[in-house]
Amino acid sequence: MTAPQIVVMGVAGCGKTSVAHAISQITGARLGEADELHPPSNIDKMSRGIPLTDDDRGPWLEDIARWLADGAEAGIPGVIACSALKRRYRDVLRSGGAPIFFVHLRADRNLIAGRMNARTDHFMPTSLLDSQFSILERLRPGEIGIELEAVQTPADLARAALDASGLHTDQDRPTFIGGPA
Ligand SMILES: Nc1ncnc2c1ncn2[C@@H]1O[C@H](COP(=O)(O)OP(=O)(O)O)[C@@H](O)[C@H]1O
Ligand SMILES: O=C(O)[C@H](O)[C@@H](O)[C@H](O)[C@H](O)COP(=O)(O)O
Repeated sequence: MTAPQIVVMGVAGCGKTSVAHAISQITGARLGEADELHPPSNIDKMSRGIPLTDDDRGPWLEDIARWLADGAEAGIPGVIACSALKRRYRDVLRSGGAPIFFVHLRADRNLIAGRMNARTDHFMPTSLLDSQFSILERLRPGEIGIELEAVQTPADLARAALDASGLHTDQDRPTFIGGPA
């Protein structure tokens, strides 16, 4: 059985981790955090306020594609928070063969900067937000997913994402049923 996978995407601070966590809470899906798959060199670079390059992101994206494909093949539904800012990055994530539904959380730059400034326990400086927005490519026709304005609570956004995905949860069995897989 191929299990569906959700990638919650968007610029730093848009709420990916919070919404992915809420989706996992509702569905029981395996929760992933792409930041934890970055090599230390990438974390070090971002911590120093230097944007990552495509080359920096290459092996990291391959690792995330593997995480998604392994879950899909093992029949384990998953949800992972991953910036996935460019179309070609999302192509790498899809290349592993996992059926992926993308949830793009969009919000005004000032709103996100405010949230990032209030966050004290994170390596990502707010100064990198402009570079994140400058390379961001929205989902294009043919890409399976949805854009959501990231202004509701994470729980409401999670429910909206699940409604849009066609993935449902069985209240008695907290796992995805149905969906595009
Ligand atoms: N929908 C939301 N409404 C209000 N605050 C939020 C929302 N989503 C996230 N936050 C807060 O904004 C900050 C960034 O959220 P986070 O989930 O870490 O984003 P990301 O994973 O995209 O960097 C956190 O302090 C979080 O508590
Ligand atoms: O591709 C990138 O430039 C990074 O993955 C970046 O987009 C990511 O957002 C950071 O790792 C910060 O982590 P948060 O997204 O959790 O703020």
